[in-house]
Amino acid sequence: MQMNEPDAHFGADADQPRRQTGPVILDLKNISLSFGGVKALTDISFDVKQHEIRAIIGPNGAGKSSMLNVINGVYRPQKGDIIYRGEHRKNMDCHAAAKSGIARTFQNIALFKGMTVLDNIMTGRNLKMTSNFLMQALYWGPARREEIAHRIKAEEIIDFLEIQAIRKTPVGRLPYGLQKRVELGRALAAEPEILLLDEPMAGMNVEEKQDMCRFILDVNDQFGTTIVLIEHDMGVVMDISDRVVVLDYGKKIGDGTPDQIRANQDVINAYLGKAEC
Ligand SMILES: Nc1ncnc2c1ncn2[C@@H]1O[C@H](COP(=O)(O)OP(=O)(O)OP(=O)(O)O)[C@@H](O)[C@H]1O
Repeated sequence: MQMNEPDAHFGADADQPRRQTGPVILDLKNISLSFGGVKALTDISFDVKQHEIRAIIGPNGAGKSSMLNVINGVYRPQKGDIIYRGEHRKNMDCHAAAKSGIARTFQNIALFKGMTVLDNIMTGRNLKMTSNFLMQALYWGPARREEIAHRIKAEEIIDFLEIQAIRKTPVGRLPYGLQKRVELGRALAAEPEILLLDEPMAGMNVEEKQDMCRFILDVNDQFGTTIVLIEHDMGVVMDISDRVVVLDYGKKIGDGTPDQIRANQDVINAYLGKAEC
């Protein structure tokens, strides 16, 4: 990873103050996670404030994805505490995390490739559905009304992400940048309070990155969604984040505003001589 930033500008206005954030919504305290002998995370603490855009950066293998997996309950840390909305949630599983408003996108796109854009986004509504399987199968009364309400919500997200023209297209036929946008749409369909984005810009050209940045900023601004994002592109990270936490070999080596991170000698030292992370 290079600490110098590319010329492209990713949407936040450098002269304006960054967004107004609220109280701490997610507090990670002394998190340690090992896989056998591999220490993925060692004694990591940081918090996330309501309405914040919080970035996690670090070289390959630093523990970034493991950290997201801890937050959304896929991995249970051996040590540490997770406090979400004031409640201790160390044993929260991924279903409970999703139910309580934590949604996630993945480093490698995880969509149903044979299904349309609309149907993929509808799968993001699953946790919101209250009618049971039999009612849905019979498309009976309340189930029908509920399905219509969910479709309206899915269509709103499609409009928001400007993907109306491809709403009936199978996802597998779309270019990579649009698939990433659909994956964002599916996560938004759950109406999350915290959105975890794992490398949302990976593999995109500059134009696609600018579009994705604009959507991330709009999600944060219009829906008030708190965003935790892993991203390798330093231009993007420094442009849109309120605060950045830096991991290296599973340890935290920096935490602060983009300006503080740029000036952090440990961070600079960790990245010196590394062209890519
Ligand atoms: N399920 C797993 N089983 C065993 N080891 C794992 C597992 N998940 C992660 N690790 C190990 O934990 C460490 C941190 O991996 P992680 O994927 O969290 O890093 P990362 O910073 O997200 O890397 P990248 O930028 O390459 O995605 C690595 O050494 C990795 O090999």
